[in-house]
Amino acid sequence: METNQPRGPATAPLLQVDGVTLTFGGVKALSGVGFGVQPGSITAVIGPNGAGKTSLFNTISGFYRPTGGSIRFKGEDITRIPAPRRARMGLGRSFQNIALFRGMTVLDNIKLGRHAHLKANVFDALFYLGRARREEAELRRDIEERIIDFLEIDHIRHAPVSALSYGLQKRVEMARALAMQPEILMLDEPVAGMNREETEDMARFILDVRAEWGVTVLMVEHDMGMVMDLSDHVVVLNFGQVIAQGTPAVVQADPEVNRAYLGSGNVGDLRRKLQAGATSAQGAA
Ligand SMILES: Nc1ncnc2c1ncn2[C@@H]1O[C@H](COP(=O)(O)OP(=O)(O)OP(=O)(O)O)[C@@H](O)[C@H]1O
Repeated sequence: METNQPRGPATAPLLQVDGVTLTFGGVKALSGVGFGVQPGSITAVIGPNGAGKTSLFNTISGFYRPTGGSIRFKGEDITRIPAPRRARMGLGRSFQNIALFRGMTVLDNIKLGRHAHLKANVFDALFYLGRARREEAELRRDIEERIIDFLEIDHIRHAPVSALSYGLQKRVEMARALAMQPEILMLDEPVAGMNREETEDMARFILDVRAEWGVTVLMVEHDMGMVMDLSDHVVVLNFGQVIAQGTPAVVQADPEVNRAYLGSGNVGDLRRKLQAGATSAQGAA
């Protein structure tokens, strides 16, 4: 597996988050969060439960409006731009809890992603499915030959999503996000609930998406082994603040990161995973 590729000199970030704050009533979910996502990188956001990872993802993709700070994408301030327009600009995402239309086939779910790119959002796209059908011929080649082949889901293209294993559903969600032709693919816990084999498959797809499609990846993930293996840059959140960021090696050596996980109550598991990540990173070096 190709890992932690050396990068050239720093270029302008594709995505820049600056001083982002988000409050829900009295709860400060995010507080002065700042980091950049370099083009072509794999960047991971990690942190204990309740650290603010999902809130950050929702703020970047436009589902939440921050109370303060700014988000720039391709140099443009998108802080006040609605979610569907952000998607059309090239911010494609998947969700922590699978958000596929379970009664529809794999192919129709992917088409909705493509349609969302062309029109408005996935829900509008559902409404206009009739029109989407007329665009089918034009879209079919792109969808079938690139995304379905790439994600190795040819054999299930006509299967209803509800009949698929969890791992395959996550893969279909990734296919739908890819159908939006994103410049940044935002993956919310892409391997949550997967077994080892499914996790390794997904890790390979993530690396291939970057290598073959030139897509930049921003992910939230709890699987530390995978995060440390794949990422160029890791951002660590705790209580809504960035407590550390840098390469996997830098983050793993940070005492505050270890303290944050110590306080999470998951320490045994996370320690083991951090060590596993360090071991496999060394093995890959
Ligand atoms: N819609 C909401 N209304 C009120 N509080 C919220 C809302 N969403 C998140 N929060 C609070 O904001 C904080 C950050 O939550 P968030 O879900 O972003 O964390 P997380 O890091 O994604 O957690 P997990 O790893 O468990 O998914 C928590 O204190 C949470 O209770």
